Amino acid sequence: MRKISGIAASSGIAIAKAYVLATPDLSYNKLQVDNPDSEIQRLKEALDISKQELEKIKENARKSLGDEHAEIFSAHLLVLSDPEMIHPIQDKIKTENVNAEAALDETANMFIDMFKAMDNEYMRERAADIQDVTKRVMAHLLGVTFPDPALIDEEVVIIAEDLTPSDTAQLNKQFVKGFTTNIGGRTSHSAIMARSLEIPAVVGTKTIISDASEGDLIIVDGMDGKVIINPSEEELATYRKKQEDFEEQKRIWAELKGEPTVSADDEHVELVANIGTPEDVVGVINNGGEGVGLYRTEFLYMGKSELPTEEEQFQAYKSVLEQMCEKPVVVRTLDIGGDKELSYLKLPEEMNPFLGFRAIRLCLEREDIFRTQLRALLRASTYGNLKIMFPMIATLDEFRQAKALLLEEKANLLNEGVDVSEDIEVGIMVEIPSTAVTARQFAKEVDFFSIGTNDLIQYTMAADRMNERVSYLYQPYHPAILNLVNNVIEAAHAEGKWAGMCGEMAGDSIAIPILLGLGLDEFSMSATSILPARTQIKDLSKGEMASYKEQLLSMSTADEVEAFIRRVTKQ
Ligand SMILES: C=C(OP(=O)(O)O)C(=O)O
Ligand SMILES: [Mg+2]
Repeated sequence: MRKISGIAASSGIAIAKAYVLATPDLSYNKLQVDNPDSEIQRLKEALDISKQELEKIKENARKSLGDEHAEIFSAHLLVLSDPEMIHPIQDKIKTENVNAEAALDETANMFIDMFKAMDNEYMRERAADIQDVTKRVMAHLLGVTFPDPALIDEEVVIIAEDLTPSDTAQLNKQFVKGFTTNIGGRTSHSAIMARSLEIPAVVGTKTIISDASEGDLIIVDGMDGKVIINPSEEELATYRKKQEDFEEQKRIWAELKGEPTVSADDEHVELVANIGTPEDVVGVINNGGEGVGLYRTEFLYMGKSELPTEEEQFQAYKSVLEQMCEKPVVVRTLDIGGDKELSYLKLPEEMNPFLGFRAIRLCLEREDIFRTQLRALLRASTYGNLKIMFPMIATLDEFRQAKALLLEEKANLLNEGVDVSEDIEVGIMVEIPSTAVTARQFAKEVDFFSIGTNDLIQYTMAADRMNERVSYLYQPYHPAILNLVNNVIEAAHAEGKWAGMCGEMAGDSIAIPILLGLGLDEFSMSATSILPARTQIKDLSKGEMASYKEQLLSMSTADEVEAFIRRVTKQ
């Protein structure tokens, strides 16, 4: 038995066998062979099995993510059946008497280099397809396992260095009981996805990849951030009990499902949810969410081979609005960049991607992408209570430009005879310190603020939200953060606007009493945090918390703030 610690990323207890998700070692030796025919046969077998796997993955992706997402696998299948690709490999084996691995690798590389050099986006994408599929064929030639999260069909806990958002999007909740990674923090996207999938997760363990092996029995404790490898009988029994207790706790929370969120002194706040896809709305409703405070639209753009069309986006937005039946839905426009890449956009590599060309910066330059999204949103606006917000706003000028494009597209649609709602609120994410500091100036022009603490903390403390080595600096309760948050809320209220928070801090049990006292109007969090937060707020007095405001804002350290809150709220 071995116990390691990491960062608790998504609540619950998972107990299942380890499934290691890592790219295997695909190195090989180039060999001269006496019997090229048997090499050609080996190649054929590796190609056949790869095709069968891809067919299965494609079918799974179609069922869980829709036709568009499945298309990427059709492109991969085409590569494996393309004689222009396969014949040169066979010829190489015959004429040069080399093994299948060398013939595959050298031929594939020749095509990849050729396509990459072309000044044509379509051909560059084909290079990426070839790269992807040859890895799979190579793994079969070498007899090593090539992990496929989409093919998992038994209960497992996934072990990985990190999970990309598209890896996470492929996970089937029925079989993936939990996951644990070497890197990442509570606000890395894999952690956020885990919470929206309601899968227990522990991230940032630093060593799980080397500590655990395929098939080990793993316990993931997503509450305390612990991972146990091959537990003793006693430990297993303890965790089975903890698992049952958690289920019981969930039943108690569920009693407040249909209730509004009201504090002990009768003050109402809104508890809404963060979502990534229209499918997540079910979780929002099941967890008693009073709306959607952040719809991260990036997922519409990821795991595909091209940009989503206006119609495709319109259908997604409409579906969310309709399912939420007139409850507020805040949709954030595309926030790509940083750790969220789009393979088909081919953006140049940057030294500091989190400080680089991303989100609204990219949208204001690539107006074609932005206008398509704005049109889709405006068209969907008549199906519910839509609010639009722009991410990563650093200057008022960016907000004005983005809003001007929105108004232009609205006018275009009205000219085309398309109905558009007349009362769409337009707000911004406050996740850059400059914006938090100058919130007063913004408040005159925006309809609302939503504080994105995941980024606001990393930019204020200069501590990468994904880097566990500097996670000690990632301090939500730091007085610097509290003062910025307070500044934003006061600025909003001074202009009669509302202020929400959609960073992970909004669902944190130490932060909730502070934010309640600062007067935050809307708390947007993972759907699974809503009922525990409603239960907590029911016992808190907003007036009492507000009376601590000045004291909290003038404290010197995050620890001091935390100790104070623990004491006054008996946590
Ligand atoms: C909600 C936020 O956005 P994201 O986590 O998608 O960067 C944030 O930065 O707090
Ligand atoms: Mg952000």
